[in-house]
Amino acid sequence: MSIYSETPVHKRQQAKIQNKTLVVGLTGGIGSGKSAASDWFAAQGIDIIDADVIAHEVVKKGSPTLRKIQKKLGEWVIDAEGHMDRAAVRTHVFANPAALIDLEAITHPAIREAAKQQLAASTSPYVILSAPLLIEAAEAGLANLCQRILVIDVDEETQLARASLRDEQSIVKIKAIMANQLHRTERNHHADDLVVNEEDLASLHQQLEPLHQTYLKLAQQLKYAGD
Ligand SMILES: CC(C)(COP(=O)(O)OP(=O)(O)OC[C@H]1O[C@@H](n2cnc3c(N)ncnc32)[C@H](O)[C@@H]1O)[C@@H](O)C(=O)NCCC(=O)NCCS
Ligand SMILES: Nc1ncnc2c1ncn2[C@@H]1O[C@H](COP(=O)(O)OP(=O)(O)OP(=O)(O)O)[C@@H](O)[C@H]1O
Repeated sequence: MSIYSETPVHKRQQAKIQNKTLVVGLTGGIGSGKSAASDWFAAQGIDIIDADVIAHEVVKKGSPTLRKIQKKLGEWVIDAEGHMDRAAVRTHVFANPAALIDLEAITHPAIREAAKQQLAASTSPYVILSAPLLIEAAEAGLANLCQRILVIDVDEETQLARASLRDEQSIVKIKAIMANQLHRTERNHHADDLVVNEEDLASLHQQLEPLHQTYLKLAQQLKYAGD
């Protein structure tokens, strides 16, 4: 069961008034193919803002966010070199829902802030904001920055197979992460655009191409709306 309740994704409509750059939220479960999709959009010249990358940056050695985590969870979160001991934190939080809530309450606002800064600096026709918890983490408010949501969907067997092959992570660890992510049926329900990534990469790219054309058109409409 996810710790998240039904989230008010409709709030993302607010982004339409606030922002003239089209922001497409890209989401999907662990191992679904978000990075594979982002790589393709990046190759078309589209700026990618990746919440997973930001999540690593905001807790770098000596950062205020890391200090807050240390204060909340304990000294043990820092390794001998002063970095966050990611494996230890992962094992702890995915086995302790309260600790995960504490961790996310610290990291998510920092991730949102950094994402907003990157959005402001973006120059491409539209922007992809990739985040595994785009829909789940309502308080992180990432969905509210997006006008459109693209979901990459694969079944759980494919998720487990691809994620374990990529990272040599155990099935148990991947399942623990999946338990903190929405079930695909619920995630898919929030999609404006849905891509099924069960076939090869060529098939993924083939499905992304018409979406890219749609986003370019929408971006133009948004840019000139109200002028
Ligand atoms: C728990 C942490 C320390 C584990 O670090 P680790 O290096 O082992 O894993 P990594 O960050 O590469 O993530 C592994 C996979 O889990 C997913 N994931 C990460 N955090 C979460 C989370 N809170 N809930 C569900 N899935 C998550 C990632 O998308 C990725 O698919 C780290 O993931 C973290 O700090 N998470 C909290 C920040 C967060 O919510 N990140 C998601 C981006 S919004
Ligand atoms: N259509 C595909 N065919 C074969 N392999 C694929 C396909 N799509 C993605 N993969 C591979 O599956 C693995 C998971 O994909 P990717 O890293 O893009 O997922 P992700 O959603 O970004 O995962 P995470 O949430 O863990 O960051 C990668 O090794 C990737 O190369």
